Amino acid sequence: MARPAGAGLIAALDTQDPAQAEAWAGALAPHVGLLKLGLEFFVAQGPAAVARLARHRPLFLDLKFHDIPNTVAGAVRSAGALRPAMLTVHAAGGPAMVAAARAAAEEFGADRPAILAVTVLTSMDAATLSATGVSGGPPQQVLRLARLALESGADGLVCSPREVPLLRAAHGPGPLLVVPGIRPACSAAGDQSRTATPEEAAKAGADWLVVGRPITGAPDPAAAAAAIAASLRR
Ligand SMILES: O=C(O)c1cc(=O)[nH]c(=O)n1[C@@H]1O[C@H](COP(=O)(O)O)[C@@H](O)[C@H]1O
Repeated sequence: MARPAGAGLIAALDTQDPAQAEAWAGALAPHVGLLKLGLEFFVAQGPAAVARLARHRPLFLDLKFHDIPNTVAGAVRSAGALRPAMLTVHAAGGPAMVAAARAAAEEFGADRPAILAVTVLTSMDAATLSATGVSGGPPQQVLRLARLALESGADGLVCSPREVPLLRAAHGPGPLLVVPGIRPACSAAGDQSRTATPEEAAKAGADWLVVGRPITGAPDPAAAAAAIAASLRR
């Protein structure tokens, strides 16, 4: 999928309800580059419902695979059949797992899905990360996982806006950086810890901003998406 000029917007359609997802997709399509569907929708509605939403915009299918390499390769083959533009795996699954995901994606040819490696979830702060046994804070762990993932064939990374400058300094403009944890001023953080505004994330060098509740929870989701998209063009 072509890189946006500046930062592009991805709307996360986190719902179990196909009618709600369809309504959001129709209303948001003019304002976003991709639509993201994750586990909530996929588990409730399955592949056919996901495929139907691709009529509106290209899809980012965010299922965050994390398993043994052979299983992840099979899952990428299954998910790739829906022809999403992007798929996620957890970088913490290790080099062989990321490489297996990339090899399976290659089977779809030139317009294969991009494999994005999730580094440290944006909901985690230093204390939460340390509780999982990882020493050093999120920046060090994001850099460690980013190197592992990119050396193993990931096309890009999912990271918080806070790590974008570090990743650009370490890896240059090449890797696709897809960035959730976006909160326009006055939006509730909710369960997100490592956040920034859309303008800050774009200025830091993010390629795509993933925004869910600040759009879908707004009284007028299309207007909220349009406002964020306009702020990225300024
Ligand atoms: O892989 C993701 O997209 C992801 C990774 C991450 O570290 N943090 C994160 O929030 N996400 C996803 O990005 C979206 C953020 O949604 P909001 O917090 O509602 O804006 C959700 O669909 C999450 O599943």
